[in-house]
Amino acid sequence: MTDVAARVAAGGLLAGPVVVLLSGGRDSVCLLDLAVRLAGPVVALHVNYGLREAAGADEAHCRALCSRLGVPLEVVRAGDPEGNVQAWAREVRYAAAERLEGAIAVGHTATDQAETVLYRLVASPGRRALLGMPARAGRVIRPLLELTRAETTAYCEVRGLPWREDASNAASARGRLREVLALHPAAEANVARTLAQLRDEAAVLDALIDVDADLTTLPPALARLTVQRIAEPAPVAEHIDAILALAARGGTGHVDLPGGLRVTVEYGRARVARREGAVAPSVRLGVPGRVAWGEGEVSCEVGAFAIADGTLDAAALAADLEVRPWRPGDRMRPLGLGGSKSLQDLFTDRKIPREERHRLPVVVSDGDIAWVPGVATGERFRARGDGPRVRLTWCLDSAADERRDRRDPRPGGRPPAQDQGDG
Ligand SMILES: Nc1ncnc2c1ncn2[C@@H]1O[C@H](COP(=O)(O)OP(=O)(O)OP(=O)(O)O)[C@@H](O)[C@H]1O
Repeated sequence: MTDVAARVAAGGLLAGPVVVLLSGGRDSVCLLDLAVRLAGPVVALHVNYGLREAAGADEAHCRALCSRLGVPLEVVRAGDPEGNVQAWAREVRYAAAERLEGAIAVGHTATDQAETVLYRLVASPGRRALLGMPARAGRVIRPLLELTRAETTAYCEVRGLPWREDASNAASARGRLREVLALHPAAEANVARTLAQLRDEAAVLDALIDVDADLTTLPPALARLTVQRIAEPAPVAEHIDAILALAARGGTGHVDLPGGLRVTVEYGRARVARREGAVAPSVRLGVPGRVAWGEGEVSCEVGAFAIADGTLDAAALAADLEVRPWRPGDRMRPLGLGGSKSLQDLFTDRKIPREERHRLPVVVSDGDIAWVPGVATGERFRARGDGPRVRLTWCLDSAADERRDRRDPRPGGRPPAQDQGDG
């Protein structure tokens, strides 16, 4: 076994049935070959977004490769892009993969990880942004996260596996980030080591948080983390300094957050609540996932990893949404089905494995199920024409998931109890 294959095997992620998301690029080509060698059964999924001129050639490449490796390939043709094209593309491929059996493997490498962290460093404040992509988040696995792009390239060359180059990468932000990484020969390894340290430290710090503490008595680092915990899953990072300044001044005051939330500070203690008259729905978490919300078309993601999002009719939604785990007996009227159906049957139709079902957030509006990510949208909540919309994004938070898994090593984490989505 080559060194690369031995290292990936040692990671233990490539075992059992796997759906490989195959773009045709070197990383996912390398991943597919390793999956064939180490896991099984393997199926590949390629999404033809039809956006680049080379899309047809990419698809043909994936078809030829899969037939050479003896891997069944599913090709999905995407419709017209909506909103942020990257987020839309990601949603399309995960939604397609969710319908297939097995772990969903993507080809992110240590190089992608380093690029992601560098990008987040400049694009969004807060330490969560710097924790990087997790090796496992729900059904999604990243078996190549410890390999550099140089290593996946060498692997493909040695194994005689052709790949497709994405010419648009060089000119993109990604291309520029690559130039930054090229400044140091051990860039990816250094970022990976820093990430591992940050995650360990984050776990220690998280254990120190007391949401009832007087913020003015805490060291600044702990005060910031406390505010973050109190406001989660609201996007609070940009507002923490204002909240702490308010606490330091004493007395009472408030800071408004996007999504209709308000952080009130009273004698050093912060609380978060829905702003009176705010139109955006509030959400409470009931599963080990996160839902973020926005007003109108503004979408807002919280957590390390956006897994699915849905756009619903704001006029049909209650001002307060309950987000809870699935309960036996739950029924809904899914879009396009013309009748009511049990969630259990919908899970079976969508091939959602039993152990994953309790992880899915069920979004309930006035007693009616409005949305279950990756499963269904309620008929009456369908976003219409140009009416007001609410966009919900379900994100897994790597840090929270890892903590939870440490507390409860059972597959799938702890059962759906009164979890309020810790951070
Ligand atoms: N069109 C697609 N169809 C299926 N999966 C895809 C597609 N595009 C990307 N992916 C998956 O998402 C991962 C990350 O996407 P990204 O855009 O970083 O990859 P890429 O540069 O196009 O290709 P690669 O990572 O394979 O070299 C890929 O490794 C692959 O697993």
